[in-house]
This record gives sequence, C-alpha cells and structure tokens, in this order.
Amino acid sequence: MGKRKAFKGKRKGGQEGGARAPRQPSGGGFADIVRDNQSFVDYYKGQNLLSEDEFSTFYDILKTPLPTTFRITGSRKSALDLRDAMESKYVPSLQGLVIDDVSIEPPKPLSWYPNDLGWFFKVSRKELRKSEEVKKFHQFIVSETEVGNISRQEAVSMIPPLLLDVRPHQSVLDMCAAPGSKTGQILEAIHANDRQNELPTGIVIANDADYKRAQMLVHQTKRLQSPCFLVMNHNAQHFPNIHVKHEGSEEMLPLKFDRVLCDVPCSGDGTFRKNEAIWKTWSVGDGLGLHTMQLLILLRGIQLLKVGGRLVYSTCSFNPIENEAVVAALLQQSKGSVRLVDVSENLPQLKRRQGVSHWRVMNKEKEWVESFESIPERQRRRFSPTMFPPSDIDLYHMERCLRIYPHDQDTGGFFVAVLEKTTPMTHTDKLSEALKTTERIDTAAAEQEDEQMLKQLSSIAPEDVAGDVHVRGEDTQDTPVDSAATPSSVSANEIGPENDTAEPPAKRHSTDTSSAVEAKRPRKEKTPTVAPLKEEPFIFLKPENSDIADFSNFYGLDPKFPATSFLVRSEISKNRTIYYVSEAVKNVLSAPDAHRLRVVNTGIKAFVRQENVQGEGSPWRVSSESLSLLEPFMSKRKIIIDEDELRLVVMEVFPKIEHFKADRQQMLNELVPGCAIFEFEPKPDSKLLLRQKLVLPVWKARVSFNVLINKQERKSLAMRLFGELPQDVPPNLQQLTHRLDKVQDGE
Ligand SMILES: C[S@@+](CC[C@H](N)C(=O)[O-])C[C@H]1O[C@@H](n2cnc3c(N)ncnc32)[C@H](O)[C@@H]1O
Repeated sequence: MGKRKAFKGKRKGGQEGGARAPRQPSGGGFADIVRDNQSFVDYYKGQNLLSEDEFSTFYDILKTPLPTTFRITGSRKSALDLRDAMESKYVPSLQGLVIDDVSIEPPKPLSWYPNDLGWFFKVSRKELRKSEEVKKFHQFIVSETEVGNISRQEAVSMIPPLLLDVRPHQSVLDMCAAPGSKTGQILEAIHANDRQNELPTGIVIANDADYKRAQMLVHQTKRLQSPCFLVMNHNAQHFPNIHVKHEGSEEMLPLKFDRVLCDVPCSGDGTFRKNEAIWKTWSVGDGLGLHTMQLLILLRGIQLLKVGGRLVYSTCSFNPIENEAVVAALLQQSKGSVRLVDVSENLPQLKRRQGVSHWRVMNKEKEWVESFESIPERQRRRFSPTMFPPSDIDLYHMERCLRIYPHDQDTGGFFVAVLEKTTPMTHTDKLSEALKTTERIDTAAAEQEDEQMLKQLSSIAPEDVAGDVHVRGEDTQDTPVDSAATPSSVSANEIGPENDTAEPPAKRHSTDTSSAVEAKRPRKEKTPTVAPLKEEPFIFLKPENSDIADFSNFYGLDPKFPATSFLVRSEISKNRTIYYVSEAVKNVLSAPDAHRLRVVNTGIKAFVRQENVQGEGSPWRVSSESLSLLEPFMSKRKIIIDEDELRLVVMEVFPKIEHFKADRQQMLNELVPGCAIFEFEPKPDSKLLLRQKLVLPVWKARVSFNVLINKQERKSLAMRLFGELPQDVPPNLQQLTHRLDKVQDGE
C-alpha cells in the first residue's frame, strides 16, 4: 500500500455551523503570502452573488486556513467499528481540554454527513505539541490514515458522491477521478450491502486524463479491495464507447452507466483557504479558458448515462461561467431530455444557496460584456455563446443547483448540480431503448451521430483564452497538478469518443486540449493518437488451469466460485500473482474494443505463489486483499481462535503453537505447513471494539505462525483492539517476515 499523506493539525479560523470573526493567521504552516486579489474582488462583486456586507464576510474567511476534516473509510462494518472507537475512546479524552487558556473543541462529526462518518477537527500545531491527549489522538489518526481507514478529505468534496446516490450493483463512471477521494465514497456505496457468499455485481470505472494521477487512484482505493473497480486513463470528453452485451440481447451495444460523476478540472477559486498559490494567480481568464472543456466533459458524461440515470456535475469554483453556464448549455442541448433534480430535501443539515439564473461575462481586459452578439466580430473567437445565460434560462430551474459558500459552515467553496436523463437524448440512447421493442437501429451510425454532437459543440468553442489558465488539479491533497506528469501518450485531440483512426481534429481549440494540464500550455496542432498504454496485459486463465485446481483443492474453494474470473498480468513471470475481477469488469476487459481501452489497473490480488514450499503444501498463499471475499467460499484451512489467542497473534511476533489453548494445539500441529486463515468472531458481550468477524491470513511453520499483514496494519489493529502497540519485529527477523519461503519459526 502506498504511503498516505500524514494528518496535520491546522490553525483555527472558525467552526462548523457558523463563521467566527476571521483572524489573519501567522505561522503554523500557513505561509505568509498576500491574501488579496483585486481582480477576484472586482469580478465577484460585479457578479452580485452576495450583498456588499456579506461579500466582506465571505472574502475575510477565504483568508483563513481550512479546518481539518476527514472521513472514516472502508467497508461499512469496519468503518462503524472505527467510528465507535473514536466516539467512545478518543473524543471523551479530549473533552474540556484547555491549553493556554483556550478551550479546545474535541473532534466532532460533520452534522450533515450520514452515520457520523465525516469528521471535523480544529487544532493548531502548537496546541498539538502542548497536550498529551491531543498528541495521542493525533497518533491514532496518523496510524489509521497510514493504513487507509481514515482519509483526509475536504468537507465540501464529500458532497457530490452523497448526492450521486449510488446504489449497490450499479454501474458508475467517475470521469475526472484522481486523486480519488470521491471514488472511494462511490466504491463504499457499491459495496454497502455486500453479503457473505455473494459476489458483488456493480462496476466502478475511475478515469483521469493524467496517467500519473490515475495511478494515485490505485493507491487511494486499495484499502477497499474491490474486484468491481477499473482505473482508466482517457480524456473524459473522448471517453470511448465500450461495447458489451446487454440484458435480453446478443447485440454488442455501448456500455451506459447508472451514475456518472463529472468533478471537472476548474479554476479552483473555492480552494483559496487551502491552495494559497491561487491568491497570486487567479484571473478572469481561468473560468473562460475552462468553460468549453467542462461543457464537453459534461456532454460526454450525459451521452454515457442511461435513460433514468443520474449525473452529478461539480467544481470547486464560485464562477458561474464554470458552473451554471455549463449546466444551462447542457440543458439547452438536451432539448428536454435532461432535468435538474431538486435535492433540497437531501442532506438537510448542509447549508447551501441556490444556483443563479443571471450572471455576467467579463473579458480579460476586465470589461463586462453584455452579450455574445455585442462582441465585435474579430474578438468573438475568445468567447462562446454558451458562456452567457440562455434566453430560456427560466425553464431550467437553475435554483436547484447548490452553491456552497465558505462562511456558511467554515468550509471551502463548491458548486454541485444533480442531473437526471429522463428520456432518450442521444442516438445511442435510442439504441438501448430500441432493445425493448422490435425496432432496429444502425449501431455505427448512431455512435457517429453522438460524436457529431460533441464536434458541433466544440466548433463554437473560444480559441485563445486559455493562454494563462490556472487549473485546479485536485481538491483533496496538497499536490498541485504537475504539468510534467502528463505523458505524451495522453494526446487524443479528436472530438468525440476515442477511436483508433487518426482522424484530424474538427478544429483546434486551446480549451478542448487533451487535459487540463495541456490547457495551461496550448500547443500547436498535433496528430491525434490514442497511444497504447505500457501496462501488462490482462490474461484470463482457463478454468481448467492447473494452478486454479491446486489452490481450489488446497483451500476447498466452492466450485460455484467463478473460476473464469481469475487473471494474470504477465506472460513472462507467468502466474506469480493471480488476480480476481468481478463478472462486470470481465465483460469490459473482454469487450471487442478492449484493446482501445487505456486500463491502468484492475483486479484484486487473490493468490500469490511462494517458492520452495515442500511436501503436501500448496505454493499458493491467499492474499489479504481478497481474503474477506474468498473466505466464505473456502471450506479448508480455517481455524477459529478465541480472544486470548487473537491477542497472541496480533501482539506477538511468531507466536508459538504451544502458547495456544491445549485443544487448539493438536489441530494446529496437524495442519500441513503453508498458508491458513485464523477466524475470530466477537461474542455479543465482548469488550473489544469489533462488530464483525475478523479473518487473518497466517503462515504456518513448524512450531509457530506468522500473521501475513503488514506492519502498519498490525499496529492499527493492535491499537484499535487492545489499545497497545504490538511487539516489534526484531531487526534480524524483519526480512524473514517478507520472505515466507525462508520462514522457519523465525529461526
Ligand atoms: C478536480 S480534480 C478531481 C478530483 C477528484 N474527483 C477527487 O475527488 O479526488 C480534476 C481532475 O481532472 C483531471 N483532468 C483534467 N483534464 C481532464 C480531462 N480532459 N479528462 C479527464 N480528466 C481530466 C485532472 O488530472 C484532475 O485529476
């Protein structure tokens, strides 16, 4: 697992539920930079989004640092266990704490986040150093963050996935997903009702145009261990059609999604409190330069949405050009097939303002432009008519959009629109609908017509506003978009779904470049290509494969478990690691157009081969990544242990068999050396903060065991269950715990 970002305390600046008088921060990690930008003030005052008085409250709070917020992540049961540990152990220890005459507010759940899984904590570094209790809590948060049970995430960034309303077993596309905190929430929703002996059927595709950032998605979601997850690397506005079989038909039709998230690249002026650099760089050109790309991404998202499906469009910008203008243009294009959903009853504790129906466009010379028609012909290429409020805007219920202002509940700024496709809008929608009747439509022609729709839109895009566009790369960690990180292979410029014919672009526009990063530095035309990704291939094993037979026999794997979904990633180091993917992911990887897909990662490690396993043992170690999924289907090599033995296994290094209960010793001695599974079921009266069955992979040697979880996970488990740190692995044995083939009782 990749190392996660450390949890750091931030300085004070208000509290959830209402803004305090802002203070100019000094030190404490909030660098001294000039927090003022006259262009920003002129632009937003001129937009009349807030009254004069309110504007100064809004502007003042933007100058203060953001409180720390985090989310308890992971499977539903383990997240609730961790929440309970926090509420019963740590929060009480921080009650009534006073440091240097200032009372410290204990961490508390965000009032609007369901099941108290979103949290808010305000403590400065100085306070952290001065209090043992705060330090202890901090250590707990750090270790849980390292193993991925806690994820630092800005409060406002948690909103879009909640309003996306993902249900288990749905198909979801997250179009601009990296670094992936929202993807994490989506995956949790997909697995919310997972039951033993049932394989999950949903699918989540997380996509990002930046290859390196797409890889961040793999780390961010690793903890969730989902076989339903694919990471892809495409320009969202060109996201390819994937042809799969649809229910009730043998025809291969483009995959459509129940849910689509378009958390688009934006100017990020809602993140002033966190990304201080924006104070210096913000300019009116930012929103203008991004508008068309945002609209193209949204339109492609709507094309890929099922009829009856839901799409959430979001930005962390206050700018109507990036927000309402994009949504209104889409609604106009949709000719009544798409509507804004009224979510005013959802998340009732969340303070939000309505979207606006009136806004203005300012040019780079800081003059207000009344209408597209009023722009002299020679300057029009800098603008798009879609930047202006359409004449029929009152039809669209723009008030249903959500504007989140920082001074309402001490957060960053955000914009969210929830859209629903109510009737077929695109030609490919009509294809799917035709399946329900005897009508037949030409698939290729329908797809071309959808492409045409995107091309038409891009042809009205402005040409040269993007020269100095500043793009918000992401909104959950502090790493800026690294322009050098965009691989040259991410270079598809053609408008419409990607294809492998090098078709010339309809027209070269600086704003519809292949990624936001490129929007910063528009380049001359280049040949559009969809370069293949240098990733290892995905090779499905045949069900009769001898390795599958070996581990199936060793662990007593239920024949109902789909042996067709095991795959390997390399033909050279063949079958060193065997992965597992869900049926829905397998359908995507087996699609006729799979060769065009830039799949960065998919599948969970199921079995890993250990060398030098002798005798009757199997070389196949079950991976902790897939253990909770596979275990219910296994009938052999499972040993139930009690609470004392769990303590022994978690706290000690290489616990000896002779230290287990007498009746267990015989069972353990009879077990053929190799991988096995310890199971612990908490009793109803157990004092342990554990609701669910715990399954641990172990390696059985001659006279002892070794738990096959990494150091951080062992530490987090020990702290959570027993409130103590586990025994350290002695330096001379550290290597051994990683080299199972050499482990002989730690000798
Ligand atoms: C606002 S961030 C997404 C944050 C993410 N949803 C999360 O919650 O962690 C926007 C992302 O869009 C990516 N991006 C920029 N241009 C893109 C494009 N044309 N298609 C797809 N992704 C793009 C950027 O690399 C960046 O990671």
